[in-house]
Amino acid sequence: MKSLTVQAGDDRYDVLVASLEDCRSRLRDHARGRPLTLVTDEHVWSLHGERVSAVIPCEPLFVPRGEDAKDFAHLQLLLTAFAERNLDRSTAVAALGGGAVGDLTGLAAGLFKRGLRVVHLPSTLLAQADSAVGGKTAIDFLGQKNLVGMFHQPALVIADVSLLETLDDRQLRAGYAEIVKYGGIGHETLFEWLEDHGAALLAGNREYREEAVWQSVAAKARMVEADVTDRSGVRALLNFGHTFAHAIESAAGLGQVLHGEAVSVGMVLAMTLSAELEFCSHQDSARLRRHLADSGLPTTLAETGVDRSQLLPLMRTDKKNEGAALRLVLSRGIGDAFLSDGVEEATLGDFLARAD
Ligand SMILES: NC(=O)c1ccc[n+]([C@@H]2O[C@H](COP(=O)([O-])OP(=O)(O)OC[C@H]3O[C@@H](n4cnc5c(N)ncnc54)[C@H](O)[C@@H]3O)[C@@H](O)[C@H]2O)c1
Ligand SMILES: O=C(O)C(=O)C[C@@H](O)[C@H](O)[C@H](O)COP(=O)(O)O
Ligand SMILES: [Zn+2]
Repeated sequence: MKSLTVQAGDDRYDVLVASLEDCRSRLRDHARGRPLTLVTDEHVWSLHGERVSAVIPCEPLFVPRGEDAKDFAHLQLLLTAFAERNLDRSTAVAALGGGAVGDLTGLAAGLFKRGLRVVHLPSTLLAQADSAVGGKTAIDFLGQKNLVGMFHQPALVIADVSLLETLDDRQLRAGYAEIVKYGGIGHETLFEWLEDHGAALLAGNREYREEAVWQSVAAKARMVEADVTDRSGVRALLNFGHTFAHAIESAAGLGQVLHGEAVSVGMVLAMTLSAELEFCSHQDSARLRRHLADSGLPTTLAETGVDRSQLLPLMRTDKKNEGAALRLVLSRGIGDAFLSDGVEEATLGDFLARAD
C-alpha cells in the first residue's frame, strides 16, 4: 500500500493507492456502523458492486454514466436521496466511478447540510490519477463545463488499480492524457518515464499503472496544498490544455469528446501556440504530440469534428479569465508550464483558424 496525506488548508486526508480489501477498516471508520451511501452508475456497479459490498455494506444510488450525470437534475436527485436517508455529518457518502460521478457526488456532499464527508473510490484511470484528489467538484450548466461547483475536499481517497481491468480502451487512454499532463507541466522525468513505459501501462501492466497514478497524485497534492482554492496561479497549471479542452467538449456537445481526449488535443494546441510564440522549442512541441499520438490519443482539432469558429467565444468564458484578458497555460518546454495573460484574442483567433 502507498499512502500520502494531503493538507489542503484546514482539510487533511489520506490518498491510498491500495486494494479495497486492504482498506476495509478505513472505510468502516467512515461508515460508522451504517451501510455506506455510495453513488455510482449501473455499469460500474454491475462490474464491481459485489466486491465493494463484500468490503463494506453499501446502499447504492445510481446516476447515468459519464458526463450526463453532471447536471442539476442529478444533483437534486442525490440531495433528495440524502435527505430521505437523513444522512448526517458524522457519516460519509462514497463515490464509486469516474470523474463525473466524483464531481457530482462531491458537489452534493459539499452542499448537503453544508458539508457531508465524501470518500472517493475512483474507478477510471483519470479519476485515480487526477479528479479524486484536490476537492474540485462541479456540474455542467448552460452547455459549459463545470460552470457550477465548489471546493469540497474528500475525507479519504482509495485508488485500487485492479478496478481498471474492466475499463474500456477509449476511457483508459483518455485518463492517460491527464497523466501525461503531469509530466508536461512540471516533471520532465515523469514524461520520459511515460515515453518508456506508457505503452506497457496502457496494455495492462499493474505495477506501471500504480506508479503513474502515484506520481500524478503526488504531483497534484503538492500543487493543491500550495493553492487550495485556485487563487495564486500554482493550481492553475493543472489546467494545461484545459482552456482549449473545455471549449472543445462544449462545442462537440458535452459527453461526445471525452474529457481526456479533449485535454490531449488541448495540450497539443497549447504547446504548438507556445512554440509559435517562441516560448518553447518546436522539438518539445512535436515530442508531446508524438507521445500522445503514439498512445492512441487524438492530437488535432480535425479529429474532434468540432466547428472551430465556436471555440474562441467558449474560451472567453473560462474560469481562469479575469476581465478581458484570456488566461492560458503555456509552456517553456516539457515539464515547464506557466500561466499567461499575454496572448491577444486576435492572435488566438488566427491560431485557432489554421491549427491542424
Ligand atoms: N474534479 C477534478 O479535479 C477533475 C479532474 C479531471 C476531470 N474531471 C472531470 O471528470 C470527468 C471525466 O471523468 P472520467 O474520465 O473518469 O470519465 P467519466 O466519469 O465521464 O465516465 C467514466 C465511464 O467509464 C465507465 N467506468 C468507470 N469505471 C469503470 C470501470 N472500472 N470499468 C468499466 N467501466 C468503467 C463509467 O460507467 C462511465 O461510462 C469530466 O467530467 C471531467 O470534467 C474532474
Ligand atoms: O484540480 C484542478 O485544479 C484541475 O484543474 C484538474 C483538471 O484536470 C480538471 O479537469 C478540473 O475539473 C478542471 O477544473 P476547472 O476549474 O477548469 O473547471
Ligand atoms: Zn482535466
